[in-house]
Amino acid sequence: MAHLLLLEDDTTFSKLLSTFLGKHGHKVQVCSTLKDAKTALVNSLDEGSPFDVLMLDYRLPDGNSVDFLKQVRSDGNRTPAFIMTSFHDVRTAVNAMQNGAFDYITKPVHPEELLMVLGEALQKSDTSTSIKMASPAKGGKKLEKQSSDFIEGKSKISKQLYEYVRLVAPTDMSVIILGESGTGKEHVAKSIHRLSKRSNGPFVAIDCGSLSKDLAASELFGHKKGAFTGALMDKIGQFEAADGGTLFLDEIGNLGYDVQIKLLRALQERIIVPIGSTQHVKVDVRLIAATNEDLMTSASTGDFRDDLYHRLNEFKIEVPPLRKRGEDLPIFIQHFVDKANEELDRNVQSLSKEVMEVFQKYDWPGNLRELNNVIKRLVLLSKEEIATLNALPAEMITSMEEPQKSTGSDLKALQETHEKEMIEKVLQEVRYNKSKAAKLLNIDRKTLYYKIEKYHIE
Ligand SMILES: Nc1ncnc2c1ncn2[C@@H]1O[C@H](COP(=O)(O)OP(=O)(O)OP(=O)(O)O)[C@@H](O)[C@H]1O
Repeated sequence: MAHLLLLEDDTTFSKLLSTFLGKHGHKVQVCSTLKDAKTALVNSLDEGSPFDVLMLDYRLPDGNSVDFLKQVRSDGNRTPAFIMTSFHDVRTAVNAMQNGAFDYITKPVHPEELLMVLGEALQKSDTSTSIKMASPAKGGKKLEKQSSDFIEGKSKISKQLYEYVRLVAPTDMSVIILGESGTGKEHVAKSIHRLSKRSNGPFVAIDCGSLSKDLAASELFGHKKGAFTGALMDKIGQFEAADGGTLFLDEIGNLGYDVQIKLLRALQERIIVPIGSTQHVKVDVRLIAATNEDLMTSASTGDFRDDLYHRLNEFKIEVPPLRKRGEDLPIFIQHFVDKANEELDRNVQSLSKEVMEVFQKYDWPGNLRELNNVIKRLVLLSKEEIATLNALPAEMITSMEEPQKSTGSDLKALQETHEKEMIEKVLQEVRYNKSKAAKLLNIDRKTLYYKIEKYHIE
């Protein structure tokens, strides 16, 4: 049984979800505002019964859950969290991944999909750090031979990407990996490690987006017992854990200024000093950093140290967004379908022509992660061998349609403009409680979600 926090302001929906999850043996606490959720988090810790997973609706009456999650993470809480969002907000949900969300699912939430994502979240005991001993590299072999979970793609841009990976891997250079969320930056970092001389050593990945400002230094460099309140015993930092291997710092732009100074010193002198200690510890670590923001701009505005940026930027690799990987798309689709078939015990052999058309037209703001998620859902909902449009989120299909433009004499467009204004007005009145809005507008919730998406209502 897991202890779950469900943050959802739509009471009908939250009741439905908590009953469903309760039937699956979970204990669910429902909160409808960020304020209540903050209190629930504190109480759960005080009572010694912390939550195992946070399930967060994106829009709440008193704010959005991405800002909430940012705060939770900076308070040092690393409970796995996922965001539930309308398809309309997918881009925002994708950004939530940089603030410590483990995943997102699009509404309307399908029960089986929810259980699947929940199961994955429960397996994540710690979302911020993972230490993996990589298998030894074999010179010249294709990367996917060493890790069947990953493929390289055949487009020109992908070939160039992996050419750079092979080029820099055997050196000991620091690498900065740039790319939008979900493009596969961590995978590229692992590939560099696997093909390096350090491949028998550890690969330690840290998500700097989910480290609290206060604890980031201790997480990286370790601490001595009593160094600060809560430091009950000596702790080894991730730099030491990665000794002899590779340290991957994801979302490095999130590190505070004082930690950046310590990091620079560690890179230059290959020495770290745990918090509260006077002892210098020698470390032999290769650093790979990833970011999806323009660190050079952050460096020029002073948010990111210029000297650290240049120290890290010995080699730069840009991972292309999925929409620019052209002929790779069908290859990735096939790969994710095979993976989902295996994981979910399904037998989807192909996607219908219409589904392929939608996939080709869509711009995939969440990149490979989004493609993987959409395909998992598609496979989960397809009982037949050919997956059809029915198994795609309706909003994904409607998002392809251009919004109607009002021309003044076009009656339909005028009606739609009026309808959009009315929906916006009612949503504001009920502080974005969609159940209440749907009731007042005399439509069902599904239709409301559809119209919010159609009219691009923020
Ligand atoms: N080459 C690949 N082949 C197959 N799957 C991939 C590949 N690259 C990435 N993925 C999948 O895409 C998802 C996102 O990958 P990854 O976490 O590496 O992206 P990221 O750019 O580091 O994301 P973020 O910016 O959110 O940290 C993962 O589910 C991963 O398994």
